[in-house]
Amino acid sequence: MEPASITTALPSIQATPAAAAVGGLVFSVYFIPFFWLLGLTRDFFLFLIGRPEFAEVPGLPVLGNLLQLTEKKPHKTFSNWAETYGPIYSIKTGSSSVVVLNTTDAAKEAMVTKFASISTRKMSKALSVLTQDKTMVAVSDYDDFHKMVKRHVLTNLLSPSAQKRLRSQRDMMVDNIAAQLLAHAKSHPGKALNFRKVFESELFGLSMRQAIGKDVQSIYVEELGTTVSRRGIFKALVLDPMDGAIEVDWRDFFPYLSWIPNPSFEAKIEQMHYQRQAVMSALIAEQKQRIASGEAIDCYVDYLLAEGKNLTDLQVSMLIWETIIETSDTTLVSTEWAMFELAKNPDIQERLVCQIQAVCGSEEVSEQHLSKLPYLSAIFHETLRRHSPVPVIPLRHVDVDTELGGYHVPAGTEIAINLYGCNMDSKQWENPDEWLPERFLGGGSDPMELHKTMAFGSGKRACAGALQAMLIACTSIGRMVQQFEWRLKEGEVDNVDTVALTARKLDPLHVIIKSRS
Ligand code: HEM
Repeated sequence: MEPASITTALPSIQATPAAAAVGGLVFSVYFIPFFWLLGLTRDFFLFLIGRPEFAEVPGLPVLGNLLQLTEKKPHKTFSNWAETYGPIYSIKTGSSSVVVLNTTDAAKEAMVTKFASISTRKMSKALSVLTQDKTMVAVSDYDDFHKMVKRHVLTNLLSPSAQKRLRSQRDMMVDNIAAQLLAHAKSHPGKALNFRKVFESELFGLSMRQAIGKDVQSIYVEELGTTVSRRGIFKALVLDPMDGAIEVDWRDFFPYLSWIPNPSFEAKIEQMHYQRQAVMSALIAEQKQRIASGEAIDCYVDYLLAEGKNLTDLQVSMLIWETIIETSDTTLVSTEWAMFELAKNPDIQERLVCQIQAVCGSEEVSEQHLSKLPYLSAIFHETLRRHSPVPVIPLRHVDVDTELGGYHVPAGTEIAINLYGCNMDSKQWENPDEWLPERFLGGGSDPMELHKTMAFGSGKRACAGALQAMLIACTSIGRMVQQFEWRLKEGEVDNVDTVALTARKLDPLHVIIKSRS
């Protein structure tokens, strides 16, 4: 039978159940052998050219593997599957096929060598709203907009020369943290301190000073008809969008059902976006007034309003907000895990103190000492490896048929790069579960080299803020250990669960600190 006649016959065959049964039979008789043969021929062809097929993780019809991924920690499930199905396998999330990469080689191939075929992203419904259709450096497609806005953020904030220019702001942050810790150690000796409360607040202050020139304590937001406190600003700009980014809308997995409304989900995400936008507009309006009054500050909003003349108000707002959320989250995640590990491992803490004493003497640890403190650098990198702050890179989309790890990957597939899996791969790292900074010592590698693990990604889209993250985390860790003895609060040692898009500690770190002086 000619294919054309079957397609034209199908609508009438499917009109009644009986006809559907007949249609099913016709389908089975003619098509199953056809597809079977096609599949066999394809397998045979792939076999002939030596291309293996992906292992597929078994799942349910229609849903695929969705029910196995309900916990919001897919990186651990991905790594468990890698033990059974190998480092590269495919899963089904509803109607999408996702190829999961769990080794550094495969991840690098996707991010570097094959970048041109895997450079875009399909956004979930929540991310489309929260990123305003990719109006951010980090999630924009690799196009002219991306190149322009990346140039802006590097020039004003993240390049080595910009970081040099902004150093006094980071120094101020570290001084503030040390002063608060000292006040706590003096006034509450032996009493547990909520480390996150101090560090998170200071980091957010730094992000605001860099972005809009001021650590705003409260602001009247006309669109909300109320004054929003500093904590409220932090919630609207950082905490809520972080939660929103991992909100799951079942329609993401079944695009053919996207015409069905999901009002509670839509209202929740739209509300988050509305509040963030309202707060950002108020913050930017205040800075525009300052600029109009002739007062200039060295910060991103002044730069963008002057240099980004072709950007819309929404784009300026999104780009400034992006730097606030990026500065405020992942650096906290990695510093908090580093302090957890140091407080848990007194011998490693002592070894770091000895190196700091030898290098800094009576001076306070600061950025100019970092290149002479390889053990501090090793602690930073081992923390990034063991507690990958971004465990899975947001899914990339395969735009044209490509090959990864020797496997054929058809266009339309999505790629999940499990950075956690790469950093915990036992073929690459001995005893990967153990936190052992020593593994990053020796070998003559540059202590300032940022890409010793896959934590910052790789290739053209590797983290643009890696230098800033390293400078803040390493100087803070060095200074905090130089001035205080750290130990975990009782019961804290097992508090290792994580939550959210980044690998935030589920419970804030609680420590007992004692001044060394
Ligand atoms: C320990 C801290 C951090 C970690 C582990 C981290 C991790 C990452 C990773 C894995 C990517 C790549 C995503 C991809 O391939 O799609 C990325 C991209 C990016 N990060 Fe970070 N990041 C950190 C801190 C920061 C900071 C402090 C900033 C800036 C304020 C920042 C700004 C960016 C930007 C702008 C991109 C997008 C680069 C591009 O697409 O060209 N990051 N980050």
